[in-house]
Amino acid sequence: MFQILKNSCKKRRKLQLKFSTTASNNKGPMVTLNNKINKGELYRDEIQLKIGKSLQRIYDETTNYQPAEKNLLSKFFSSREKAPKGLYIYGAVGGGKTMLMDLFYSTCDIKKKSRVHFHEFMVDVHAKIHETKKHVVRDYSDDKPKPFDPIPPVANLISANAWMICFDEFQVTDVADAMILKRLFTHLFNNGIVMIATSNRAPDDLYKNGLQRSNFVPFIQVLKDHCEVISLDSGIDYRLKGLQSSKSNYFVKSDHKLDPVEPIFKFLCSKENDVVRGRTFTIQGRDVTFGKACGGVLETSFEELCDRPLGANDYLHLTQFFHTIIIRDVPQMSLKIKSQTRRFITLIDALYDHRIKVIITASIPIKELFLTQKRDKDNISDEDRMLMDDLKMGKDDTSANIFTGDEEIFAFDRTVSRLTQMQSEEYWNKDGTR
Ligand SMILES: Nc1ncnc2c1ncn2[C@@H]1O[C@H](COP(=O)(O)OP(=O)(O)OP(=O)(O)O)[C@@H](O)[C@H]1O
Repeated sequence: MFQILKNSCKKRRKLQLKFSTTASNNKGPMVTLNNKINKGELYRDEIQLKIGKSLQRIYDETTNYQPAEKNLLSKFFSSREKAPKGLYIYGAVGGGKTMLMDLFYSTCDIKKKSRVHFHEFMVDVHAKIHETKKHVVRDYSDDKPKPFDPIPPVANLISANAWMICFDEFQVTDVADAMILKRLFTHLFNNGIVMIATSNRAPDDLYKNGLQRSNFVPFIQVLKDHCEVISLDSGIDYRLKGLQSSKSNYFVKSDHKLDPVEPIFKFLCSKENDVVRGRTFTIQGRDVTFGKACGGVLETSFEELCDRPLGANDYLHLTQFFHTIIIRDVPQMSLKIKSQTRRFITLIDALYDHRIKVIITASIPIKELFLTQKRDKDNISDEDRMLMDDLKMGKDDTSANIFTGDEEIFAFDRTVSRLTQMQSEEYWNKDGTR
């Protein structure tokens, strides 16, 4: 464990000294993919090669593509160039969806491109909507305020920044997101963006059983109209296949052994230019406090992270300040503690996506972290019952996913797969955000 920590610290220092970015002179994702296979960096996978061809098509079709400028003249005179179809890759965990999308992203020579985790993107969309509404000058000419739709200006802001947008982990679990996606993406596509996305869900399964799903369903067609849809399901989880056997940063606690984490925390702190202290972050006007940190190292617990009303935005905030996070006392999770479980999944997604190093103490091994038992109608928590009352739902409405926990059960596999990879030496030695 200490050797891995030392290597990782050395690597980080080296990277801090290296400011230059590497220029790419590839001729597209297929060349890069084949090179990596020939060099033995990647296993040959026929389904991945098929997706490589679709990515190559997008690469070729976007080489001379420019979305029409959004100005008054173009509104009247431009014959808008049709945007190339994007790509929506879906499939089981660890199949290589993100790897392929990132390979495309690093190969394509487009200035206005962005690659973002879908969670983060939606957090930003809601912030932009909030901001846009604040600055709107209401028209009271008829004595009544005219309705204001913040979606078009927000879409314009996004597409002005990037027209090639790569989304990792496209998933819809939030009713507030579900209700705006169709209008938002219709505007984005009208503005000429090209989208590539990875997801664990087929488009038809997005927001499955979600509240007010009928309002969401039209978005699926918009997605299909603008993206080729391909399944990547080779049945291989490359995270598990490529793993070395260094299962050393996930500790199952036992009462009679010494605390394994304290010496690791001390070692990590010795590399930081700071003292051990509490930290308070102000996130969207709220103070979020953590008891013990030192420079880029946070020592915290499941309770501190998941037993409080924190969300994706808070976890993303942490990734900006800490390169290593120690999470103590992770219990076995189940739908009985659904809110905490959901937060833990969101937390691990954020930490994985930003390559944050994670050390965990838990009461059970990784594979047993989640108890997958479908909740039955007669076993609804007080919290859900109150929500049902607020939403005026009857007992028979419990098929909606917030009550059966379908989304969580599905996400358990991803979290277990990610946590397993997060122990590997390869993960520890790579630095920075993805
Ligand atoms: N053909 C391959 N050969 C070797 N390693 C691979 C191959 N494809 C993917 N990997 C590696 O497997 C790991 C998981 O891949 P990736 O993150 O792209 O999977 P994913 O399908 O996006 O998973 P998830 O749905 O959990 O996000 C990565 O470390 C990636 O580099």
